[in-house]
Amino acid sequence: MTAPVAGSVDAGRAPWGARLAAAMDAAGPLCLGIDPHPQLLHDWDLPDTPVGLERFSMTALEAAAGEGGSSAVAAIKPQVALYERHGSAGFAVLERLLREARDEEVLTIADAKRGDIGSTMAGYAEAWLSDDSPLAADAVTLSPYLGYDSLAPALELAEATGRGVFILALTSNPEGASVQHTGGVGGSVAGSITAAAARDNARALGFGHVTGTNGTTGLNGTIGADEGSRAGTGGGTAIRPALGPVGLVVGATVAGQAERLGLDLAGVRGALLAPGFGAQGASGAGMRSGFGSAWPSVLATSSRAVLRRGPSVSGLREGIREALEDLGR
Ligand SMILES: O=C(O)c1cc(=O)[nH]c(=O)n1[C@@H]1O[C@H](COP(=O)(O)O)[C@@H](O)[C@H]1O
Repeated sequence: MTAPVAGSVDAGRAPWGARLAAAMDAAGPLCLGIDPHPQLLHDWDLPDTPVGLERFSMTALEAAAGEGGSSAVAAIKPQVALYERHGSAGFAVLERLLREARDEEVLTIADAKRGDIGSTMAGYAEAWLSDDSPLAADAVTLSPYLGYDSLAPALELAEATGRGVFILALTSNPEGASVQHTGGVGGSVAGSITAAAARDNARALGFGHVTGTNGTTGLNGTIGADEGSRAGTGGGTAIRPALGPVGLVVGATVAGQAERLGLDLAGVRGALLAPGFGAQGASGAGMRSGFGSAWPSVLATSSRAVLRRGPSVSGLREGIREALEDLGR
């Protein structure tokens, strides 16, 4: 008998963590960021208009969707800001991109970085995570600046619909340290966010959970071979734990600082979205050493470094192949 998937949902879709893990096993630990910067549109000989935006987006999706029915990447991450700057026509292009990615069975992470008081948060949750929304994605990035618990409407809807969230914990930009490395439970805001995500994933996955007095986390379940999957992506013999619906954003450029701040990233049992790979200077080797035992849960994301290889689909696919090689795939 097949055991039910922990945290299974009633939306006819497997939980996000299981879907993402399967995609990472199949394609490797890479997400293609779709960031239609004006400069990139220009470099691709496209106008900085909704027409150019659409051409850019569909070309990037074609590269990501791969050939022969198997995706070239585990997910795509459209940068919402760069659609929003085109107003309603830009949002229409984003809707088409999300819809066509779903048809191509490419997972989508809307990089919207939303966060607000709970009652307003419910609106953002509906926009990005409900089955009926034209902007529905498989996951969305969230900002916890109004307090982790204010994000509850999004976390609840994500879990109920087999979707996920990625909450900013340690961001890739140098300015992030002034907020994230100080204060909070266990000495840093990033530590508070990490502990809260571990708590929520343990509950969603059906594991017991204990929180130490200094805000560090531990799980009173043991990691068994049937609970996660072996990561065949340069993670050596490391086992990827089952992934819950709450992922964290941990910049590839700052992953090494997690240990110094006392963050138990492996104990989060959620995917770790790692921007900063490529254009911001992080390499596969640097990420593997920075993330340490959490490496099997890392989804590296690269936008400009791959997109600069366009406008041809073959050029983009070559960029994807090189990025995966750097990640040990
Ligand atoms: O949430 C994100 O994706 C994100 C968080 C972070 O800490 N740093 C970061 O660069 N990002 C996003 O990741 C993408 C990085 O793009 P490239 O530097 O071109 O690969 C951009 O869309 C950023 O907004």
